[in-house]
Amino acid sequence: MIDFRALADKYDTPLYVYDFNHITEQYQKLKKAFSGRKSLISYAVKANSNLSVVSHLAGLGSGADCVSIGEVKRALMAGIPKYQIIFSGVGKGDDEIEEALEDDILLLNLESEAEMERVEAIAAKLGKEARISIRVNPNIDPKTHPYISTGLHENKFGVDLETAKRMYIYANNSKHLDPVGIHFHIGSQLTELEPIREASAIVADLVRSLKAIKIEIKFFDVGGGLGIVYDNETTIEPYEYAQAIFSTLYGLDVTIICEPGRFMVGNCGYFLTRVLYEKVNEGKRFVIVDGAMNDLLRPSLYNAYHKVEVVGKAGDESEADIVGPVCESGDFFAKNRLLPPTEHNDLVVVYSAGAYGFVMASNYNTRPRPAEVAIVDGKDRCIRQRETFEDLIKLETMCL
Ligand SMILES: Cc1ncc(COP(=O)(O)O)c(C=O)c1O
Ligand SMILES: N[C@@H](CCCC[NH3+])C(=O)O
Repeated sequence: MIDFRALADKYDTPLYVYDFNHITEQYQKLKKAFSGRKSLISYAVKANSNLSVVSHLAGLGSGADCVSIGEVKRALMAGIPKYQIIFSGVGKGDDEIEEALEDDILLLNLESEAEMERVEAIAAKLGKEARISIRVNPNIDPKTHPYISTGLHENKFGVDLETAKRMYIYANNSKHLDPVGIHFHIGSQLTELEPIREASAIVADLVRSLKAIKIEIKFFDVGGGLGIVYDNETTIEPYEYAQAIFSTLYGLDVTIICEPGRFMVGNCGYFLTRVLYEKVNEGKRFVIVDGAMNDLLRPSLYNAYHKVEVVGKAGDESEADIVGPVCESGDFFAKNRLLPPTEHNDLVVVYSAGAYGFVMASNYNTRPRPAEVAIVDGKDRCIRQRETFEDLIKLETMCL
């Protein structure tokens, strides 16, 4: 049991808290599910890129899936071996490609023919052969929130099957490209297995057709996307997930790469915020807290549900919205929830805040971003200090 009150007293609020032992359990559950085949779990750094989080996963043997050279640098700094790092994303800049090639990471995951031309030219300039994978867009509906769906042709990600095949043939004939991997990622917060199985089957067929023309794919990257429980959803069991993928891979000797972000850290994180005031507007009850959408954006951006709890409070519950001090009507953590009466300084815990929480925080309204704390074997450690007003303005100059 985490003593949220003690942490709020010690570090103040708003605050992010991560249970590192829970992260270990998540990693081991997934790794075990893939046992029996060669596999690499490459944690999607974007979900929570705190150096301590990434280094904790590095210690467990995890690789990293990165979407910017900044994330690649974080992964390296946190101790992830270079041959376990993948760099994905639709818009890598020349500088980023060059640095990734110099770092000699495992794979650059390409998302267009135009990008492949740039990678080839930059590899030629450096006198290198770039190890690449190609992200295939299998046109499968992942049945998740449209903002986090990525595997349909209407989404900007990856290339269609025909284009992918053309790219593999081109890359295979290039001195500066080594097409060793294939990749798909159909969306995030996936709770149904069938779309993943279908996508995997389509991509595995492509791998078999490449094998027939002597293009050998060694890395079969199934992306991330495993959903977690925010409310009471039924989600995917790691074992069944792995079995569904295995069932599509007959005749193939590949290393499976899996890039979970949310699954690894989502339920391991908590956002703590304190009640400032309560008010009622014509019967509508609001609990105003010191955290806001700039700290945790998911409810505002996706209308995402996060479980909330007022610590140690009971009493006659009534419906209320929990809202922050930012001047936007969309600044809320919960709507129409049954809550006990609250008072100034009561502590509210927002659950499942470990993924896409702090990383999506901003300084909107000149609000310093919260501190982050890790709990390891029952002991707390600050892993990022709370920002100060001085931190926020330090890159600005007054020109008059
Ligand atoms: C290419 C890629 N890999 C992995 C992930 C991680 O996704 P999730 O946090 O849903 O596991 C994402 C984000 O959706 C992604 O775009
Ligand atoms: N930021 C999203 C997920 C994006 C996945 C990244 N490709 C969320 O909070 O759910």
